[in-house]
Amino acid sequence: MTLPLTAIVNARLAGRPGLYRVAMADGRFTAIDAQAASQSAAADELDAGGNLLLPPFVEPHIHLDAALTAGEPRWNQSGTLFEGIECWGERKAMLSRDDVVSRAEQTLKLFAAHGIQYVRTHVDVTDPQLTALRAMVEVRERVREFVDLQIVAFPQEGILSFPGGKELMTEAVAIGADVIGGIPHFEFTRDYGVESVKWLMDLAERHDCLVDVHCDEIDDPQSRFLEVLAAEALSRDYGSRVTASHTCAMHSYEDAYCSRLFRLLGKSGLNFVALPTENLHLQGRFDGYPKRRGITRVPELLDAGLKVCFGQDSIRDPWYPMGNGNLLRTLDVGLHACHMLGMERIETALEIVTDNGAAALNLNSYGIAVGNPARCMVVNGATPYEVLLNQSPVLASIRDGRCLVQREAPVHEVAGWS
Ligand SMILES: O=c1cc[nH]c(=O)[nH]1
Repeated sequence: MTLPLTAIVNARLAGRPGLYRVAMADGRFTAIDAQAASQSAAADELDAGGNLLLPPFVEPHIHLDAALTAGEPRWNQSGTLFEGIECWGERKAMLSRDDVVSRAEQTLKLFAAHGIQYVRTHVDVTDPQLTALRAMVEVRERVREFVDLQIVAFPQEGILSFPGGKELMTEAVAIGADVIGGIPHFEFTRDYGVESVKWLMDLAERHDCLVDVHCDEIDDPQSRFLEVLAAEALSRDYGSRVTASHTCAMHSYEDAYCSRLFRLLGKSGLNFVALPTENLHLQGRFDGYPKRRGITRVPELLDAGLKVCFGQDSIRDPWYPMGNGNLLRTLDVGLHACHMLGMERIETALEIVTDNGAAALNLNSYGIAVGNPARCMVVNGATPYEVLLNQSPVLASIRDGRCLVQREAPVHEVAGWS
């Protein structure tokens, strides 16, 4: 562990002109002062070099129990969600505590190296032994110094459609899950799907838990569980604590239906997670040409005042064979796929992988402000546009005043080419 820093100098802050000195002590931010000019950094200070200082990246949706299992015991040949669930069902039978701990920690280390300090992982609880869930509760403690980890009790094969599904969800909460999940579009019938949403909301209320539902991860425009989740959240006044992940079917809804839906969404105040790389890969698989993108209506949701964040979903698992831990890659793909490369969108794009993720995770004390834990990162660029153009790994990641990661900006030189 490195010695504590007393300040970061020559930092740019989002939306503010000039350079700043951000002081810290005892793991918290203590002052944020505008600098008249560039300063040299003392031995216990970090020089941000005129780059942006941001709060840490937030990964709002990953399946750590399945990470790094792509191809085991077989590859997903069709590229569908459904074959992914079948392949995972075979791999799930081979899980052990050590296997889960080792792959989850390798993946979290990769995330930490990319400036991610907050992670929400879905963990499959449709396993009578709850092997992955028990292991992940251990991982949450083991990595605490580097990453805050939230665990979702995720019923991959359904709550009503899997034998003992309700009991397993309830046991997962008793063992230590923080968040209640669901998968209504995968339940056997529409009625089961609706009942599962009501049941999981009851469970969350009973245990004072957050909610994050895999909702309508399918191209079927008849998959309308989002309206059920939003209505339940609204009637219980629970919206800011509820997240709808995926909502791919919204890509395929009629505009007339969407216009009615958005009225409810606005009232409910739900949070949204879009998974651009995974949605592009898994959706549109039953289409000829043109093929749908399957990503929810991100700009429209943002314009309606709702919080939308992006997540990676998978790192090399049965659903998606790629992934490198860098949320800037996910953001880049999402901005392209959602027609969000207008300059106004670019200027606020980094909020999608920072502040909006923090809203979905219901984080307190997140952000660069006096009194908050001194958690932040230096990214490569003076503006959001430059950061997106550079696409480089973070230059530094600071947690509670200590540097977790520090690297040089990549240089682009060709020998002999002046
Ligand atoms: O995208 C994903 C990944 C894992 N499980 C799901 O249900 N969906």
